[in-house]
Formats: sequence, C-alpha cells, structure tokens
Amino acid sequence: MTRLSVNVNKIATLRNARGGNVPDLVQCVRDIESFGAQGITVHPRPDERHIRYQDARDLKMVVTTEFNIEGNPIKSFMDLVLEVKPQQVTLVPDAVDAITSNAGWDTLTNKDFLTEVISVFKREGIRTSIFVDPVPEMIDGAAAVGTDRIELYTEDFATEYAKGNFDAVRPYAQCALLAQELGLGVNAGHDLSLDNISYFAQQVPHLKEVSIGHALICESLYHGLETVIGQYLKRLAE
Ligand SMILES: CC(=O)[C@@H](O)[C@H](O)COP(=O)(O)O
Ligand SMILES: NCC(=O)COP(=O)(O)O
Repeated sequence: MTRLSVNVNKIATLRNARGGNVPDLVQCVRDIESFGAQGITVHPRPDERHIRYQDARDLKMVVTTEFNIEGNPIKSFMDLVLEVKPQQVTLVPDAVDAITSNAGWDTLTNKDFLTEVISVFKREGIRTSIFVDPVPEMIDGAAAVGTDRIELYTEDFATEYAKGNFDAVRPYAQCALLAQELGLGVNAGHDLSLDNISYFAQQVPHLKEVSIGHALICESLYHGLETVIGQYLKRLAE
C-alpha cells in the first residue's frame, strides 16, 4: 500500500500571513495524523516563508507517524536535519529564489556531492531520498550515490494528465520498475491531487509513499467551505 505523507507547508503559509499562531501548525499536524495520514512532510526554505526551521524542531516532538524533511542540502539545512533527526530526508535541488521545486537532481554531475551528503545522513540513521525526474540515467545515477529511495518529481505528469495525456505516466512507471530492480524505494510528489492520484498510484508499481501538499490543502479548503458557511449562518440566526 502506498503511504500518504501530508505536506503542511501551506498551513504555515496561512499562519505566517497574519503573524500569529492561527492556524496552529502543531495542532493541525496532530489532527492530520488522527485523520489517518501516514506521514508529515515539511520543506523549509532558506527564507522561511512558510515552514520555519523552528517548526521542524517543534513538529519532531509531536509527529507520531513518519517525519520527512525536504530541502536543498545547504549547510543550515543539513545542520537542522542532523539536529531534528527525522525518519526521512528528501534532498531537492531547489534554488533559493524558486517559487517551488522545479527540477530533479542531475545525479551524474552531482555524484560526488550527493554521495557525501547522503553518507552523512545515513551515518545518523536517517533514511535518504532524492528528488529526480523520471529519466533512467538519473535513476541509475541515484543508485550509484547510495540513496535509500528516490522521489519521482511528478509535475510533468500532473500537467499532462490534466490535458488528457494519460501516457505521461509511462516514464514514471518505467523508472519505478528500474528503481525497484536497483534496490531503491520509490516515493513521488509534486502537484499530485484528488484528480490524478488514483491513476498515478494504479499505474506506477512499487510506490511506497506520496507527499502531497498544495492540492490537498486547496481541496480541503474547498470541501470545507460549505460546512463552515453553514455554521456561520446558523450562529448568526441564533
Ligand atoms: C519537493 C516538492 O515537490 C515539494 O516539497 C514542494 O517543493 C513543496 O514546496 P512548496 O510548498 O514550497 O511549493
Ligand atoms: N514532495 C512533494 C511534496 O511534499 C508536496 O508537493 P505539492 O503537493 O505541494 O506540489
């Protein structure tokens, strides 16, 4: 069964918009786990525009499922992960000014760097995953750097699926098979949603975990609106 790790970046974005502690990220994470999520993902960025480094420390105390910290392994990120010791770290080659993650690792040109960084985390007992495009050479390269898992970068799939191009899943299925043959676990994420998740999970074998944030929070907002508006109307009529 594929596990669902909920990325809570967007909850922190909403909290930060007012400067207080609403919504309370820690309480949200407790609730998300009680609703059945099998993991919690955070992706602190250097500007801390959503998840702050302190959030990662605070969440470590409350997450009872799997804690996954994603990010570019710059020194401050590596220090944070080594301090917090989540179950999994996912390395993402995102630029400091990127709006969101927009590429997988070139595992060939970054071979020495990734090998070194991964060995540091593995020495501390932290499972490693690296964000990669569904390209066979990059999967071969991932196996060569010693990572435990890969995370397939699914933005292209999501974009093509929305246009009706369902064949866009094929490279992902092929790379998942290759990864399995090479002894790598397979995760996936980015722009997965209620629209595309069943098809993706049915077509891609050996999928251990998906991390979903942006769409899941938008969908939760939308599906909750009717209930909450009804509650306001009821209170105003009391
Ligand atoms: C690696 C990945 O695809 C997600 O972690 C994504 O980058 C979420 O980050 P943002 O919430 O900053 O878009
Ligand atoms: N690793 C992907 C992730 O955590 C969530 O990405 P998205 O659903 O916010 O695009």
